[in-house]
Amino acid sequence: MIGRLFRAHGEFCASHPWEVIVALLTITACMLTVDKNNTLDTSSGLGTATATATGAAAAAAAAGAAPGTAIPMDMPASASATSSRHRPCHGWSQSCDGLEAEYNAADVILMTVLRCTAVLYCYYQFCSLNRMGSKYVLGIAGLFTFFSSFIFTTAIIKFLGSDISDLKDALFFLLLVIDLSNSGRLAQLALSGNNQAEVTQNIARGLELLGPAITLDTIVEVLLVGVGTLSGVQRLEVLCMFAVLSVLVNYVVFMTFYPACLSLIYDLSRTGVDMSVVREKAKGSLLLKSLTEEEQKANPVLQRVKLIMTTGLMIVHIYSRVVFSSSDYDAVDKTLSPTLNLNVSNNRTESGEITDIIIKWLTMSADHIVISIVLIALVIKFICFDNRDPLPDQLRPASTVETQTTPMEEPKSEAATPLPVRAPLFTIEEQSSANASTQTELLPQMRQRLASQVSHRPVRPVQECLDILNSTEEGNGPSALSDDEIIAMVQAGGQAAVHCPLYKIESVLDDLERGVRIRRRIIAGRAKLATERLDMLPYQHFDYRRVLNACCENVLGYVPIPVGYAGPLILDGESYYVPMATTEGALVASTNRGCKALSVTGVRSVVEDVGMTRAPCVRFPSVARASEAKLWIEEETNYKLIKLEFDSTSRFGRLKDCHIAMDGPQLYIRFVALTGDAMGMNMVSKGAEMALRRIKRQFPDMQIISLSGNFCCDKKPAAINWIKGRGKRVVTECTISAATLRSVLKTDAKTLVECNKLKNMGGSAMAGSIGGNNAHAANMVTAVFLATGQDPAQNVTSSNCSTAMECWVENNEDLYMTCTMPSLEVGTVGGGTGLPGQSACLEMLGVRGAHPTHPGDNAKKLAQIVCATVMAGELSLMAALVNSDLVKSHMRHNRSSIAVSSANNPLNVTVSSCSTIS
Ligand SMILES: CC(C)(COP(=O)([O-])OP(=O)([O-])OC[C@H]1O[C@@H](n2cnc3c(N)ncnc32)[C@H](O)[C@@H]1OP(=O)([O-])[O-])[C@@H](O)C(=O)NCCC(=O)NCCSC(=O)C[C@@](C)(O)CC(=O)[O-]
Ligand SMILES: NC(=O)C1=CN([C@@H]2O[C@H](COP(=O)(O)OP(=O)(O)OC[C@H]3O[C@@H](n4cnc5c(N)ncnc54)[C@H](OP(=O)(O)O)[C@@H]3O)[C@@H](O)[C@H]2O)C=CC1
Repeated sequence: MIGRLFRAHGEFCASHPWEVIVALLTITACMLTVDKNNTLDTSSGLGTATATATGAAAAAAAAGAAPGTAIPMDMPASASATSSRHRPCHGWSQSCDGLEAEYNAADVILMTVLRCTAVLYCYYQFCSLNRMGSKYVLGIAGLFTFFSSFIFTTAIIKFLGSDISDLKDALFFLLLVIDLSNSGRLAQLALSGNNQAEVTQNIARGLELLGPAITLDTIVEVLLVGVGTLSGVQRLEVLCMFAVLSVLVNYVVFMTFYPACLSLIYDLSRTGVDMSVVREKAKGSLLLKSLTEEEQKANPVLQRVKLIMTTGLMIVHIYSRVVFSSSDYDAVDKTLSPTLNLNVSNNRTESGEITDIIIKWLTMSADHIVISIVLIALVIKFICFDNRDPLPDQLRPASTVETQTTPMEEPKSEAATPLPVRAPLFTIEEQSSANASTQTELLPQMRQRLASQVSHRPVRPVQECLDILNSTEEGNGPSALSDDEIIAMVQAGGQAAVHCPLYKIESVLDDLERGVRIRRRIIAGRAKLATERLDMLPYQHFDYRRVLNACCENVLGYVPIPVGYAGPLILDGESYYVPMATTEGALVASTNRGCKALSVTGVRSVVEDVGMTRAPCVRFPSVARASEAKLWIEEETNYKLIKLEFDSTSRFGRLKDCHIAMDGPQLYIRFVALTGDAMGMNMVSKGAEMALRRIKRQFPDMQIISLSGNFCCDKKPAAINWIKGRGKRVVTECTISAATLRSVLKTDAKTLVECNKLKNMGGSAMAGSIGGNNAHAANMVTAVFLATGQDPAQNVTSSNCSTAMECWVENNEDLYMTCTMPSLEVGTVGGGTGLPGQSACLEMLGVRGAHPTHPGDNAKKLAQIVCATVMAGELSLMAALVNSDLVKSHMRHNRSSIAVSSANNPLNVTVSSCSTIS
């Protein structure tokens, strides 16, 4: 409830920053300009000086007023103010007369110690915060808090009529009460917002978390320090009054002016400074972590103690100030009135006052010298010795810094960071949250440490290792064995190899990455390769759970392939950015150019789910028996029986057709099935197996030669797929204007049509190609297949494509183009589609996983995208060919001076450059 109030307040301050700032500044200006003389005169005149005096007590309470110089409340303020013996006496060099001399030496020493303590404390806070957060944030927090508190304290002191020497005392108290860690937290929280709304919410959240605790702290501090004002010792009372004043000013500034200013920083940074680096730093800082944790609640025991203290102190104050007000009136008055009376406007002229002020500030007394020395020493220490992390480092992008720190070093440096002395709210929680945040990283680290411990042990006998491996007792198991011991078991053969075969090592160890690491060592050894030779094959940071029993066996690592994009590709009114994994430079560039040309009018497409096929080869004792079986299967009721069996194997696989070819006594039964969003080879194979069982029940003399009889036909060039289709059949069409042909492709329709006829039709016919009357469909098919986790070997059938070009009948200048691909074998579930990178690429196209309502629609959409991408690549390459750009572009994009070293030229042959050829 209280938190919500603070949140609302914080939200108000952050969303109305200018109003809050202007209001506070107006009040400050009023305080600075108010005529104290009149106020006091009026007050005294009215005989209500008590109220004014009480309020004024804070200021300077006769910083120089001698003890015991009680001034009656009804005494005119000016009267006392003019008394020279009440002038404050600072510094050892100054002579003090009258009563001041009695306490002068002690006073000076006390004040010097106090000031030095304040400076040292302030320095310590800076250093602690500096280690925990960004210097930038620290700067903002520190400067704003000090500066604003200073301004407001000055205003109040001026308002209360104190003189400038009192301000010096008040300022040092200010240093002692300011807690920079809270300001730092709020600044970091505010700066971690990415937009104004987030900044406002963050500030509100910050005040919700910090507000109640800070308020309670402030009340306790005020009441506690306020007790000093009842001490009867005049100097102590005055100092305590300063402290109370400082605490209150600091609180008001923190709750109003500071959040308002923070919320403005984002606004201002949009037009000026780039805050992204600061934001990143703020997000990652330790201070922020301590604040954003939901469970960060103040210690309830501490809270209760504070509440009890507050109540107790309240009673003390009421008791002292109200109950005994009449009897002790003088004592209280003693504390409050001299301050006011001493310092309210006197008879001095304005110019005299200014001169006086300047002289006071410039006078270098002994205590000034001490404090100046301390200050200079600390500044030098901070700049030269503490500040090893220079500002450019601070502003360097977070990622750069991160790469320089090893994961093992990071927690060490965090752990080594001493917590600030005055961090009352989050100290315990900070540590626990830091622990919690590293929990996830701890497991691999612990494993590593454990592994490094066991790795230093000499290798134990194989039998002992086997026992440890198979033992279920705590402390045993694979993690108790070193890598060398595992390798020894694998190499030992016999019983050990049965328990720990190399190809199952990940499962045996129950640590996939460790399994891969050990396998690499063993294979490097067996292949007589230095282990470093495998270093370039990455294996770490890969989710092998998605590989195991799904994508690959005997894993040694993974081969990264660059992924580019082509697009936007406008297809059936929608825009796509197509991911392409390839190592052929110029391919993506070419496809991208094609997309640009096609997307002016956009590509239209039609798709048909032909179905995935599996065609077992079965043999009968005679041709007659084979023929009988063929007729039986083709008969409708029998087909339904077979379909029933087939369909029972999957929720999505549905037998669609059965196409039978006879060759002697052999039958090739081509089962065609719809397979939803899966490419479907496993599904259709599973169904075909079940269907064969049903046929065999009818024809027990049938011999199953092979589940795959190559009539399917999978992963081999075959006319059947070209003719009857396999997977998805897609046809795309597009009309490209003459202007686009000219500007994007630097050619015209007639040239392209001519080339397409002679190359893609005539040339392919001459080559005896089936399904190959295209320029390079396999290029785009394979690149998209690799990026989206398709079976790469199915590029053989999937690349069947007929590219056709005509001059557009209506004007004979535009180009009408189609691509027909009858056998695109694609899926969005199963196989490699579930691997992280591949599924991200499918996500880019909006077709990841199973379609939520219409199983199969995602796979069909992917097929359409593949065909349209092929069309883009076809168009661009054809244009490059007619322009004789092919070699030129490949020399530019496809032959790196790093990959192909010119230094290695044993034949010393000079070759013609691209430009010389053309
Ligand atoms: C899978 C096997 C090898 C099992 O074969 P299995 O005989 O049951 O296995 P085993 O446990 O008896 O082990 C025999 C050996 O296989 C190896 N082996 C066994 N398991 C593993 C493993 N996990 N990782 C690595 N190696 C393994 C290993 O070398 C082992 O020897 P050991 O080391 O134990 O003395 C066998 O059933 C097989 O070869 N199946 C064929 C799978 C295949 O070739 N798939 C290709 C895809 S199909 C396709 O895409 C094209 C298609 C089919 O459509 C084309 C067409 O139309 O024909
Ligand atoms: N076996 C072979 O002869 C060959 C295998 N392959 C390999 O086969 C793999 C692909 O086989 P494939 O059958 O496509 O995939 P899977 O073997 O992964 O089968 C697809 C799985 O996804 C489930 N599923 C969930 N939602 C859907 C949905 N909306 N549509 C379709 N299925 C869904 C299916 O359920 P349910 O269990 O109900 O069917 C099935 O279990 C590839 O790795 C490929 O390389 C390649 C060539 C030949």
